Amino acid sequence: MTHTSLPSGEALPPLYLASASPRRRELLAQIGLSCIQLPMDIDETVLPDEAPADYVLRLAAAKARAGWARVAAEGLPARPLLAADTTVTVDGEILGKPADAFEARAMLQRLSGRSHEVLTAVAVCHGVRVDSALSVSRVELLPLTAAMLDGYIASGEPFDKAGAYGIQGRAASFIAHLDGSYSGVMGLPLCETARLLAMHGLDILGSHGHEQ
Ligand SMILES: Cc1cn([C@H]2C[C@H](O)[C@@H](COP(=O)(O)OP(=O)(O)OP(=O)(O)O)O2)c(=O)[nH]c1=O
Repeated sequence: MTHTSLPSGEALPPLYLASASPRRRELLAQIGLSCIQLPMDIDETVLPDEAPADYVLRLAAAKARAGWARVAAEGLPARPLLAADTTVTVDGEILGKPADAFEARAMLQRLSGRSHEVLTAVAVCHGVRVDSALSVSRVELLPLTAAMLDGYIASGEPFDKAGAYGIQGRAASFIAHLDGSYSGVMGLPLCETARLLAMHGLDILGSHGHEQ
């Protein structure tokens, strides 16, 4: 396998990100990676009795495979492709993105004053091979008053986010505790992502897995 690493600080060539998410693009930029976004519209229906971890792993792999099919169909240059899926789970139930303010309020009331888990699966595809990793974080929210719920929903932040909140925005003011990966909660766990990319020959720091 050819390893690509430019420890001198030069930019690595962009990889493909099978996602419409601006957060995922920003997180990649945080570790020095640029990307070409290829949004994938896949069926996100939960299968009967599907466990949350199986669900996010299945969706991340499906987005990666669909993305790779597009790379191949359009004859784009072969480079690693990344995809991810994030969900919030509480009492074994999966909370996706709220459809409206009513649903956002119900989700936030459900999460208020207790802890829940945020699961993000990331998948890397480079040809036929798809490798995945799972990040699980525990997040505890303060008890949310009616005024806090009103203010947060009015901000518009809940709407495109699993569980109806974003750790990177105003919700930070009511997140009491995080045990896990901040980037994973935000939508792309960077440590796992770097490890998967290294397995596909893209060494971000030019030293991944080696003593320096
Ligand atoms: C819990 C949480 C979720 N989110 C976001 C991350 C994901 O973008 C979104 C969950 O939806 P996803 O279906 O994982 O992703 P997406 O539809 O936004 O993008 P794509 O499928 O094109 O990759 O929730 C935050 O931004 N902050 C948070 O704290």
